[in-house]
Amino acid sequence: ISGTVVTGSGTGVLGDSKTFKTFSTADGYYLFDGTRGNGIYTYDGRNQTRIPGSLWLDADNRFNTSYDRAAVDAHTYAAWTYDYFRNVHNRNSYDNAGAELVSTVHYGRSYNNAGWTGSQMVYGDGDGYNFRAFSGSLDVVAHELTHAVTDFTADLIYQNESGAINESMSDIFGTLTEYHFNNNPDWLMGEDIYTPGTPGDALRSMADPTLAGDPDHYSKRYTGTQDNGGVHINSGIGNKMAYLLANGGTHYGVKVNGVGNDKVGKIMYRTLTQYLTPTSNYSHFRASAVRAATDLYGSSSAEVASVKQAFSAVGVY
Ligand SMILES: O=C(O)[C@H](CCc1ccccc1)CC1(C(=O)N[C@@H](Cc2c[nH]c3ccccc23)C(=O)O)CCCC1
Ligand SMILES: [Ca+2]
Ligand SMILES: [Ca+2]
Ligand SMILES: [Zn+2]
Repeated sequence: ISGTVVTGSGTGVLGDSKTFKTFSTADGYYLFDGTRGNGIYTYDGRNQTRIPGSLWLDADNRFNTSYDRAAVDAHTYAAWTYDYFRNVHNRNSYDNAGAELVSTVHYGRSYNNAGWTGSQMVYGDGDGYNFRAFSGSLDVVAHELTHAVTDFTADLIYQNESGAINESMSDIFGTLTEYHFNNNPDWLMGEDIYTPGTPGDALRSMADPTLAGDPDHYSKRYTGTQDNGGVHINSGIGNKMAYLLANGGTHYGVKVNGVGNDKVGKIMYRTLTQYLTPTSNYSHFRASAVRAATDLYGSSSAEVASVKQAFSAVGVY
């Protein structure tokens, strides 16, 4: 279809106003952003599980109904996450070749989850008690898109320790994206969509994974079979490491000198894209991060020392 790129406006899941790129055609305005890579496309799942559903079409380029909100945020936050990887890491979409970013909102009926299907993002509406619409949280959108980056780079197998590192990388870049846009940033995951009736809690805490019952030290790792061998549980070890590497602190008696968010982003991005492999475990994660930091800052740098301290603090050697 022929048309022109224009700017739409709307209301997000949290009731906040935002603008985003839309496509003006004879049919109306589509949630298609033709200014980033090969395009950002947001679809309406119509509370079914057939994906992608129908490309979102609006009559007046104003997206202010309650049904519009999940689409506004999925579309906007996909663009922001594209910009984060493009501007900060010089990566053009998840395949570094401008791959289309496709999202489906209103996926399923009161679906209490989100995900990367291997080719697109899907976002449930939540049940309104445990969760609200999952695209309403920038860290969640960036988490999902990071799975796509991981699949095209390290391709960490989604189970056991490699799966936990996969998960941790998504939480790390979810959080770094949130800080990059200064979007009420924190080291919590999903705080904007978790238990709407309870302020201040979150799905996970990277600063203190034990708040969600997840381990903050390798000696406390889960070794069972639930959750694909604890991928969302043992991610706490990598998450705590990253939190300490960014902010510093003393953990189980080990002092870590923080290096700041930007250097964590550079070290973790190089680790993910240059050194991790599908079968990497936590020990290989340490070795890979040390190599990445050495490449970036030199073997005798404070940054390399901090990486070693951070992994030692969570019991990984
Ligand atoms: O991307 C992911 O890792 C999660 C999707 C995982 C998934 C994998 C394969 C098939 C279906 C779902 C989605 C998110 C997640 O961490 N989900 C966790 C926690 C969770 C969300 N909703 C739940 C409902 C019940 C239990 C746990 C959950 C999970 O699936 O475990 C990421 C950010 C927020 C939602
Ligand atoms: Ca409208
Ligand atoms: Ca957060
Ligand atoms: Zn994930």
